[in-house]
Amino acid sequence: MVVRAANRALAIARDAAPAQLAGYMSAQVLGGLTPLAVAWLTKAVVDRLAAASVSWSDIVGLAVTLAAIGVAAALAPHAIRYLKLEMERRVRLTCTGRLYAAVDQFTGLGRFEDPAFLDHMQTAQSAGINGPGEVVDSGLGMLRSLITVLGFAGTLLLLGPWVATVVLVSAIPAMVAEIAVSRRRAAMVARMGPRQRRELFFSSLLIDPDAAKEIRLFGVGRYLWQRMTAEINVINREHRRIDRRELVVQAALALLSAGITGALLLLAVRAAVRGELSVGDVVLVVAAVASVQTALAGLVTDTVSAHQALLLFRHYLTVVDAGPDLPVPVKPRPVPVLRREIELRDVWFRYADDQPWVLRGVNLVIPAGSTTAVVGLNGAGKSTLVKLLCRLYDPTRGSVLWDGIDVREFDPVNLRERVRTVFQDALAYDLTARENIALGDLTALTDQARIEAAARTAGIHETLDKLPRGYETLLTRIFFAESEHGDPETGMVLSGGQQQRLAIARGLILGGSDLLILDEPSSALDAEAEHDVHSRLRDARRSRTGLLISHRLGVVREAEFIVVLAEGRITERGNHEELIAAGGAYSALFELQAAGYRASTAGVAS
Ligand SMILES: Nc1ncnc2c1ncn2[C@@H]1O[C@H](COP(=O)(O)OP(=O)(O)OP(=O)(O)O)[C@@H](O)[C@H]1O
Repeated sequence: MVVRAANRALAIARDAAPAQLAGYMSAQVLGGLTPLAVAWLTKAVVDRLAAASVSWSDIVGLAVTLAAIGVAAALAPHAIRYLKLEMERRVRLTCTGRLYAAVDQFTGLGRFEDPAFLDHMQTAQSAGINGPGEVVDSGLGMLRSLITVLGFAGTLLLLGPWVATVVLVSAIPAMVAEIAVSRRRAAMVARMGPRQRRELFFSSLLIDPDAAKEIRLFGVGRYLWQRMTAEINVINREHRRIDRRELVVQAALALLSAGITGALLLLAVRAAVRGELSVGDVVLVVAAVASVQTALAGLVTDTVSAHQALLLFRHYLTVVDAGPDLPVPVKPRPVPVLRREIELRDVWFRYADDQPWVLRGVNLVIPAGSTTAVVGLNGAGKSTLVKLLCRLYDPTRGSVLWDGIDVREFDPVNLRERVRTVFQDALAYDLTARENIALGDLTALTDQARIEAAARTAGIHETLDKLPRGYETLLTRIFFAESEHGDPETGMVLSGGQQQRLAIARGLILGGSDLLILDEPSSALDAEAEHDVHSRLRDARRSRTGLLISHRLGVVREAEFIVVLAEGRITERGNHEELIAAGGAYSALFELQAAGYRASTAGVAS
C-alpha cells in the first residue's frame, strides 16, 4: 500500500516537473558523494604533509580539488533549494488540478454529506496535495544519506568489521522508534480531522460577511470563537502528547549516537598510537564517523517524513481514485427529448441506512408540457423529491422514469442538460453579474443577447443595467475587480429578492431543457414581484414541463396538477378546484392562507 502510494507520488512528480526532478536528483547524488570525496582528499593531504619530505607540487592538485569541492558544496544548497521549491510548486499545481477534477466527477451529493469522506477531502486538500513533493524530497534525502553511509562503510572497516556493523545497526532502533511515532502522529492527524474541520468552520464563519449580521445581532461571536479555541485546545493537546513522546525518543537516540561516536573516536586514536592507523586514517575515521552519524540521522528523519507524507497522501489517493459516486452505465443512453411524462414509481428514499425514511413509496406522474405543483409542510420531502429528479441521489428503492426509461441509464451530466432547477437557496457568486447568469450555461458567457434575454425573463435586467458597470459589475463586497484594485466602489450587493431573480435568470439561460423545476424560487420576493416573476415564468415554462414547489398556494393554484406531500407520501392530488372541493389538507391550508390575506386586507382598509 505504502509502496503503491510512493510510486504514484513519484509518477506525479515525474509528470509535473521532469527537469526539476532530474536536476534535484543529480544534486542530491552529488551531495551524498561530497563528504566521501572531502574525507578521502583530506586524508591524502594529511598523509602527504605527515611524510618526511613534501613539496608544494606534490599536494597542490589535491588542495585545489578540495577547495573546488568546497565551493561547489557552498553553492549546492541554494541550487537544491531552488529546484526543490520549483518542483514542489509544479507538483502542487498538478495535484490540485487532479484533485478538483476528481471532486468535480462526483455527480451526486452523497459524498459531500458523508463525514468520513469529507475528512478525506479535507486532508487531501490541506496536506495530500503536497504529498508527492514531500515524498520526493524525503526520498532524495534518503538516497543522499544512503550514498554517504554506504560510501563510508568501507572506511569504518578500517577499524574492524564489527565497528562498521555496530554503527550501521545502531540506526535500526532509531528507524523503528521514529516510524512508530510517525504512525501515531498520522493516526492522530486522522482522528483530529473532524475537529480541524470544525475549527475551520468556526474561523470561516467568524469572518464571513453573510454571517456577520446575525453574529452581531445575536451577540454570539464570543460563544463561537470560544468553541473554536476549544477545538484548537484539544488539537494542541494531542499534538503535544506526540511531541513529548518524540522528544523522549529523539533524546535517547541522540545519546546512543553520541556514545557510539565517542567510543569510535577513542578506538581510532588508540589504534593510531599503536601504529595501526596513520594520521590521515584517523582524520578519515573521524570524518567517517561524523558523516555516517549525520547521514543515519538524516536517513531516519527522511524515512519518517516520507512515511508521514505517504500516509497523508493516501487521503488524496482515496479521493482521486474514488470514481463516480452514482453508478453510470458503461454505455449511457442518450437522454431523449421529453415527450410523455416523468414518473416516480414507488420511490422510497432515505439519506443513509441509519436515517429515517424521507420518501415512502411515492407514485407521481409529471405530464410533459404541463405544470405540476407539489405542496406540503416543512420537512415533508419536497426538496428531496427534486434532488431525485435531478439525480443528485438515486432512490433507495423504486425508480424515476423519463418517458419510461430509468434515469439511472443516463449519464447524470446529460440528464442535467435537460433539467433546470432553481432552488430557494441558490448561490450568489462573488463574480460579475454577467458571470452569475452565464454559470447556468457557460456557452453564453460572451453572448450578451442571451444573458440579457434571461435577465429580462427573470425581471432583473433593469436592475443590472443600472449598476455602475452594468453586467460587468462585481456582485460582491469582498473582492476588488482586478483592473480596479483598491477602488472600494467596484462591488455591489444585491438584495435577497434581486439575488433570487438573478438565480432564476441563471436557471433559465440554458436553451433546450425539457423540465424546469422551481423549488421556492420566489420566497424572498414581495407579493407584487412574486406575481410578476411567476407570470414571466409561466411564459418561460410554456414550452417546457414545469415542477413547482411553493408554500404560497396563490401561486400553486394555477398549476394544472397539484399534489400534496405529507410525511413522505402523496396524500392528495388533483387541480385546485378538485382539491378545494375534496376538503382535505390542501383546502384547509388554502383557507388558512386566504383568511390571513382577508384579515390583513380588512386591517389595511379599517
Ligand atoms: N442532506 C440530508 N441529510 C439527511 N437528512 C436530510 C437531508 N436533507 C434533508 N433531510 C431530511 O429530509 C426530510 C425532508 O427534507 P426536505 O428538505 O426534502 O423537506 P421539504 O419538504 O423540502 O421542506 P421545506 O418546506 O422546509 O423546504 C427532513 O426531515 C430533513 O431533515
